[in-house]
Amino acid sequence: MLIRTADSGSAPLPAPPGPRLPGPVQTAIFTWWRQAWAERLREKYGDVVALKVFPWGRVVLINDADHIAAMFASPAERFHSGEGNRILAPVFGKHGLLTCDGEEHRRLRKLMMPMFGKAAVRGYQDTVRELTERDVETWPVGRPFKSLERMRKLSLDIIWRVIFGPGRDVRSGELRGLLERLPMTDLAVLMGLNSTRARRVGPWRRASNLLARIDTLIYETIEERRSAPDLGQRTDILSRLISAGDGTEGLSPVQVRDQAVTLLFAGREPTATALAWALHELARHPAVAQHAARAALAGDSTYLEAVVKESMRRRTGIFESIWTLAEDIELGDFRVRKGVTLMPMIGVVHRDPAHYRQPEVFRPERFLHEDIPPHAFIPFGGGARRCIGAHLSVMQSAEVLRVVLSRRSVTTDRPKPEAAVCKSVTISPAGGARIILRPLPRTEQ
Ligand code: HEM
Repeated sequence: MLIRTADSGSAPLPAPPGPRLPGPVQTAIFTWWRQAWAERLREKYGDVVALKVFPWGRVVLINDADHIAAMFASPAERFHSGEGNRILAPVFGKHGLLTCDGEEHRRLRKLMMPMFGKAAVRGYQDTVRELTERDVETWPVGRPFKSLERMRKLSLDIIWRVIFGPGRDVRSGELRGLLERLPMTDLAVLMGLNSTRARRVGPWRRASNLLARIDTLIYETIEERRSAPDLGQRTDILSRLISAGDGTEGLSPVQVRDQAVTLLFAGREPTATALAWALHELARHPAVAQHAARAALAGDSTYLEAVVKESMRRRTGIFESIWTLAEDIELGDFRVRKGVTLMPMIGVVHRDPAHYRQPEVFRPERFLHEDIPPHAFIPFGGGARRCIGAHLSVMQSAEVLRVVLSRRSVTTDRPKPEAAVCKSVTISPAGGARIILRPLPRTEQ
């Protein structure tokens, strides 16, 4: 067994090995060069590596698919992911799916899973198509632009519609503007928001005031929606959250607010990043781009989904899960103490030659014709905390690619791949995934 509760009777196992650099140096390298460093650490220390990283303190990276699969299969009480993600609590709230643990998490997940199942997500496909068709018409043609910016806007349009439903009023206009202004990719601001003293000065004060106004607007929206005559028929997530119940009582306004904000941010940035990386890769692999364009024109989503998967594998946007240990455990040959934060390194597994032939090559066909073990492809994490938006983001990504590629061909003026940079939660293309779109030749339309 790779993971078990530590046995106090037997001789204690050693702690995992790791670099002896001072904590602040480790924090800086981990923050800015996570991907390259994680792979170097694996070469030097193996599959289980101990670090010291602010704000978590003692951290253990897990670099191989088998240890991670054992972790995902463990009972939910053993790891507290909500505690690991607590840095996000000032914005997401303490009762959001990402930031809570235990019984509250179990109940929320049970209530929310049906809202994000395959069938429910299919109901949003037309919305995704319509919003994308409208947006693509506004994108530049024949000159380079940063596709990440466009994808961030489009992904916000989509997730906004999924959560709040159709219809715009003055309040939702203001709310959206304020949410856009929150510095979600600025780690220093996010971390400072946890301190009441920091919240009185500079950027933390500004963010804090923004949050207060955002909360007022969201609570007003919840209150108004609660008394809407068509509440029971509405398919947007906010209405479903307000009506949700499991025979006892429904969700409190605070719980509804925390889910709405969590889903908005957890849904927007990773999907936008995944789509930008997909366009980045297509622009630099003309043969794959042509194959994908043919699939788009034929309405074949299988190949487009393979493109999405391969790009999530090779350019993993969320590089690690963050789970805090709730008890002492034995992990393989090591003992790890309660309170340590375990990080399954998703991005390292996605490049492991033990599971992927030529992992550095971008080849969507591997997801069609090769036998990839499920536990080696984990862009959405796993176990009790697997991403609730996985179906939505795969459908959205394939649909957006279908709309774009059936209208435009994708290329670039800078064939050299862009570096991957850490932007707080996601790893994004440093140049914003610069591409050039051209009209499709008449013969292909
Ligand atoms: C390409 C897009 C996405 C990627 C790569 C991604 C990745 C992830 C990962 C790695 C986790 C952590 C799992 C763990 O702790 O082991 C996660 C959790 C989560 N994601 Fe996503 N995600 C994406 C899109 C979305 C979307 C569209 C939504 C919402 C509609 C969403 C909502 C969430 C939530 C609420 C959680 C917390 C689940 C829980 O703790 O129970 N994600 N996601």
